[in-house]
Amino acid sequence: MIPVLERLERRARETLDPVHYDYFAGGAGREVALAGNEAAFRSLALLPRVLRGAESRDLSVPLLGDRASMPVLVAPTAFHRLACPEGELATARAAAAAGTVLMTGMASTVEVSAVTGAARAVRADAAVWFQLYLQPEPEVVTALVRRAERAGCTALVVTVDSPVFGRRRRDERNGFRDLPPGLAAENMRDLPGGPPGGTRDIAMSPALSWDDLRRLRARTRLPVLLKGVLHPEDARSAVAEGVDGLLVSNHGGRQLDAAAAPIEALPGIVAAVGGRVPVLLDGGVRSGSDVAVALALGARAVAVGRPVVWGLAADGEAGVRSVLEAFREDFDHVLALCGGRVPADLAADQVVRRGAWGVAR
Ligand SMILES: Cc1cc2nc3c(=O)[nH]c(=O)nc-3n(C[C@H](O)[C@H](O)[C@H](O)COP(=O)(O)O)c2cc1C
Ligand SMILES: CC(C)CC(=O)C(=O)O
Repeated sequence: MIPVLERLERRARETLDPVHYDYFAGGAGREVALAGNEAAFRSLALLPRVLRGAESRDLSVPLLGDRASMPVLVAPTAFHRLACPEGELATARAAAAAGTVLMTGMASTVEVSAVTGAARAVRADAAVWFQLYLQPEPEVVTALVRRAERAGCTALVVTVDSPVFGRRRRDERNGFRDLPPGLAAENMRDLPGGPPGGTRDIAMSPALSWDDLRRLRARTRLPVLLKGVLHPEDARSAVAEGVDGLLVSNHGGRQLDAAAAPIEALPGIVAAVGGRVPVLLDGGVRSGSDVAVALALGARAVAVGRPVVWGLAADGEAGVRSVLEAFREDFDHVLALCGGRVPADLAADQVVRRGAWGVAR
């Protein structure tokens, strides 16, 4: 882990209400998937290339019509005002200042138009994507999509790894169920069927199918990224359905505790997709070399969840900036050490399993 991230996490742990710390930090079940996400990166190593004449690095990557200044994005995480009074406004400013994509969540404690407004006040072309869970009622989905479109979001991130809510033992033990008074999931306010002026609960439904995704896509011109895919067949189906990108993820180990680490699932997905749409990854990315391994194995970019929350809790907007700049600097350094000039220079033949005999292909 990058030392700055360790320091910020420590500070966040000291600052946050322990119940909220556990909510952010925790995973499902025995937290095998949570631990496995980072462990899987540690089991992989890089074969640097040499004498490549790779001066003047450029870390930027194209993504669904946007361009990120580096291949490290902000993953959608809920309830930022539990971490810092400004909440998602601070995160949005920091992501915009870093020139990277913010995936803002349906479970944001600041309404999405205020989030995009904060980002665009820093950078006029700041890219903000809206993450949503498909809701069983079509009119609720439409209202959420319109809200994201009106706010100027440039893509939708549809999370599909949550047919039911994961069992978070820390939250069960702590009795953490609701946001404290004064905080709410503001994007869920004033939705069809909800209490006037109040918020609806976010529903998770195992009944959702590709039909629901088709209905969503028929309702919007925004590109759609499917978040939470681990199986190559699902990746194939998603591409056949016309989705614009995939985010390989196990929800930071918060849903299925037996889920494979995203970095283990990535090669299968990349092979299934065959370059037809960009593949992104999140889960356990904690250093520039983790970023490099994911990119070498075919990811266009990665996203980070908890590190951003720790930055936010430790030092608000400045803390999130520190996190993103630490990733930029560390990835830039690793790319240089690997003989790369641009992210796409990293190739799959540069990744080996630690402890395994063999030679590079
Ligand atoms: C506190 C917390 C809240 C999250 N909330 C959401 C959410 O509302 N929607 C979603 O799609 N993913 C959510 N995630 C999952 C993240 O988008 C992402 O997949 C995960 O955090 C990546 O793993 P990392 O934390 O190891 O970087 C959440 C993760 C955390 C830690
Ligand atoms: C509000 C929740 C649905 C947020 C979430 O996805 C999570 O805590 O992992």
